[in-house]
Amino acid sequence: MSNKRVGIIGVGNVGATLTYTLALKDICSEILLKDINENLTKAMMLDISQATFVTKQKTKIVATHKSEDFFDCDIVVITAGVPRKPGMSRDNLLNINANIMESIIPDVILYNPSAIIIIVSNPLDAMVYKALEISKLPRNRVIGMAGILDSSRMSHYIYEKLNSKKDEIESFVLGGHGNEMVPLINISKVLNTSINEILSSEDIDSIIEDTKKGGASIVDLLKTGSAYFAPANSTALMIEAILNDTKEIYPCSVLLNKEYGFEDVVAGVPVILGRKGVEEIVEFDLNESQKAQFNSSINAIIELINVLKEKKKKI
Ligand SMILES: NC(=O)c1ccc[n+]([C@@H]2O[C@H](COP(=O)([O-])OP(=O)(O)OC[C@H]3O[C@@H](n4cnc5c(N)ncnc54)[C@H](O)[C@@H]3O)[C@@H](O)[C@H]2O)c1
Ligand SMILES: O=C(O)C[C@H](O)C(=O)O
Repeated sequence: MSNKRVGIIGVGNVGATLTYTLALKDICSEILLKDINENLTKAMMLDISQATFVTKQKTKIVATHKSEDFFDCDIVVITAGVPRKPGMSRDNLLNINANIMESIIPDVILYNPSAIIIIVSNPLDAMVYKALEISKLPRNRVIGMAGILDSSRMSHYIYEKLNSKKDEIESFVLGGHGNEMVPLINISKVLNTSINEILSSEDIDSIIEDTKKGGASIVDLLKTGSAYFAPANSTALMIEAILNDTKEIYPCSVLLNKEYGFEDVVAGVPVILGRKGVEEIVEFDLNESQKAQFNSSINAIIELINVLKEKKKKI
């Protein structure tokens, strides 16, 4: 493990779980934590550091409070923000979490000039757009986490139908991290066979519905907030790909510049992740139905981006 530093802003459910997941993987030398709740930051640092003495991981975990102490990270993950509660959509968090982005990002950029920024806060695609606008970083360095999570949810629902081995299932979900996300049925596979060929259309429809509602169904059960284990593990996978320059293809949210026929909008697409962040956007050949679904997903994201633009004009 060489000298690699990951910073996490927001040490609530996702941030703390991500810290623990990363510490167990031992893939960075240091994890810096920051949250407006200083007691929580210190408690998480102590608990997770002590947990990793049990199994002898080396990653150092540091609680910081001042912006200048949160510096020189290779990757900064932003999970700071408000989660939704039952009855809310992710879009209801637009204004509150956009304001939090505005309060955090300038200092992140000032003290972490080379960092790649991973956004987790919701509504995800709009928050990536907001972070790009505030940071003025190139699009390869501001990336949203959602597609890996949504794909893992789809795999879970395929697994429930087929009861095949977990590691035999591969799924791929594109588009925005909202109700209009686009599960790609033809390239979601079990042992290299498309699920189209194995499952009935009723089963496929219910997998699509369950995947789209994957986040909401956990919110409804928890009542106090949203999912965090799968989101944290999905973020850890992105961090691993960047730090270890693996060039894996993962669905991530990124600013489009004519890819898939869209520009000036952020959406989940397959990207090659490596040391420079998003090293390439991969263009899958979508069929007509997938293109139509992708278009409506993009329209839903544009609506949110337009709200952000209007708000900016009024300032
Ligand atoms: N992209 C995804 O797939 C995905 C998945 C899960 C959660 N989320 C989103 O991530 C966010 C966090 O979720 P959570 O479950 O960890 O919530 P949480 O409430 O458990 O944690 C959020 C933390 O952010 C902190 N915070 C708020 N404002 C801050 C600021 N200005 N500076 C520093 N810290 C600040 C809070 O003190 C809190 O500890 C939510 O917006 C949620 O919707 C997204
Ligand atoms: O559902 C949420 O609000 C949180 C997150 O986006 C998720 O999909 O788990």
